This record gives sequence, structure tokens and C-alpha cells, in this order.
Amino acid sequence: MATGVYNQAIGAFQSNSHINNFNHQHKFNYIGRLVVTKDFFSSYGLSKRDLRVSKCIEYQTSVVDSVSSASRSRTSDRDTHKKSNEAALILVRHGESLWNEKNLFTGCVDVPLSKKGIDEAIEAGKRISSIPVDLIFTSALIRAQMTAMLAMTQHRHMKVPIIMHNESEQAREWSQVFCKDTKEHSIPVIAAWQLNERMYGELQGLNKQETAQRYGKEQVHEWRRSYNIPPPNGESLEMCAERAVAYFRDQIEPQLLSGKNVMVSAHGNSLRSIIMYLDKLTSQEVINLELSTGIPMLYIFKEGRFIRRGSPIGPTEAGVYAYTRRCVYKSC
Ligand SMILES: O=C(O)[C@@H](CO)OP(=O)(O)O
Repeated sequence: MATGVYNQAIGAFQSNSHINNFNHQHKFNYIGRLVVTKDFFSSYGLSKRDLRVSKCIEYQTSVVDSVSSASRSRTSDRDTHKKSNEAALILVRHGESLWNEKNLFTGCVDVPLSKKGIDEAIEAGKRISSIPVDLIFTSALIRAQMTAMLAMTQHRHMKVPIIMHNESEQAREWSQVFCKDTKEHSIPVIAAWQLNERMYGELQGLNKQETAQRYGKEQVHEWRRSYNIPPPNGESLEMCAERAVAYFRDQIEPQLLSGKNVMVSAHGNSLRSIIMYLDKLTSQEVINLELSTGIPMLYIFKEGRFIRRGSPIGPTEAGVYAYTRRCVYKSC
């Protein structure tokens, strides 16, 4: 296996001013630390010369696309000729919701993004704007759907995300698109309840800080972060994982296997359970896994394995860490 190893993690997951400067100076955006095979390069029609962009890396990554308009017009060709058995998986927790802002337990309550959440979703879109996306999965909740849609407004391919309505024969029939070219410039979006936030039971709508004062920090921490202890009448992470990971394996993995690049826009706990599966975390390790709102995380799927990429390395980048295994729990 011819493999280029990129040792320096800088780039698309750093601050946006950095990204903008970087894009201005170079033809390509890029995604931090990557292991990319030769096949993966050629599958997007990128040459080694095209990919020489930074003193910090040898080559560019093939999941990253050229920003030039000429290259943009070649995108569909490139996609058509894609033969690689590698695919990109982008996971993004929705931007801040109006209830995150108020510090309320949200769970399956369908709350929209706050102003800050909208900005976060747009910033998330900038970070992934050079990664071709073939298919989007979101939860059934509006905050995840808004995040996916807003993120895609920033994408270089300018494809239009279209929600697939599979709830009835009529819904399928009535939402058909009859132009091949228009279809090619669209990205199907599949909304699935299985990717919803874990159901928080009787905590939904309560203030997190007041709940910690009432029941004690430790009890609330147990409800929020233990693996198999559910909040009153709610789902534990284990229960959430049963549906979210099953959905991921049955519906999302086959798409990656077929070479499609997939974005999943979902929630703190549904994504924690999926990451637990992808990174083979133990039920102890997942306790310390925290996800930031609106920070995309990139995985490369190759030969049945998920290779995690994308979180920047270095103390100065703490503000944009997508997630950290070791975090200090804060009762907020
Ligand atoms: O309220 C919720 O639904 C979740 C995510 O915001 O909270 P927690 O941080 O407890 O997982």
C-alpha cells in the first residue's frame, strides 16, 4: 500500500481566519493530519503536483477538492470516475440550540438553533467546504437538520441538499425530480429518528444547573454521562447506542463501503455512541468523551476500518477541538 503520511496537523480544523488565509494563498484547503493512499488521490483526479501546498505536508489529501472554478466544473466527472474503496465520513454535532443557550436538558424536544448555533453551522460548513459530500444523514430533529443545511450553503460544489421523504408512497412520488442534471447537482438528505438525541426522560426542559443543585452534582453527572444508567424514564447512552449504532451499521456503513462520502449531522449523545463504535472506546472511556457543538470531525473509511482524522493537535487549538477523550466534567 503506497501511503503518504502527513505529520503536521494544521489546516481546515483550525480557526477560520486561518482557513481563509490559507485558501487565499493556496489552491487547496486541507484537513489536518491524514493518511491517504495513492488510490485515494487518483480517485479524485488529483496529482502529486496539485497537492503540494504547504511546507508542513508532503501531499494534499484526495478528499479535499480544488477551489478553482475550472476544477469545480470537473467535479462531477471526477465523482463519476471515482473508483476508490475509500470514503470520507464527516460527523458534526448540531450548532448551539436555543435550549443549549438556556442550559436546559433537551433530549428529544425539537428545538431550533440559536443565533450562535447558526453561525457555528456556517463555520462548520466552511471547514468541510472542500470535501465532496455525496449523501447526508441527519436526525429527525430540526437543530441537526438546520446545521446540515446551513453547512452546505458554504460548500464549494454548490449542490443543493434535498430531504428525501420516504414516509409514504405518495411522499416519494410527489417529491420526485425529473431532470438528471438537477439531480446531479443535489445531495440527498435522509432524516432518521434513530440518530436523534438520547431521550432525556423527566429531565427534558429542566435547567441543568438547578437540577444539579437539587439532586446533587454526582447524581446528575451519572445521569448525564454514565454508560448504562438512564435518567428517570429516559434513555441511557447504552440504550441510545442500540438504535444509533444499529442504524449506522445498517444504513450508513453500506454507503461508505460503496465509496460514497457521507456527512452525519446529529447530537451529542447519538454521536458519542457512534464514535464509541468507530473508535472502539470502552464504556469507561466514553464517559469522558465530550463533543463541541458545530465542529466537524473527519474519518476516513478504508478496508472496513475507520481512521479518525481532523482534530488539531497543540494546546493553542483547544478552542476548536472537536472532542477530547479526557475532559474535566463541568456541571453547567
Ligand atoms: O440536553 C441534552 O439533550 C444534551 C445535549 O445538549 O445534554 P448533555 O450535555 O447532558 O448530554
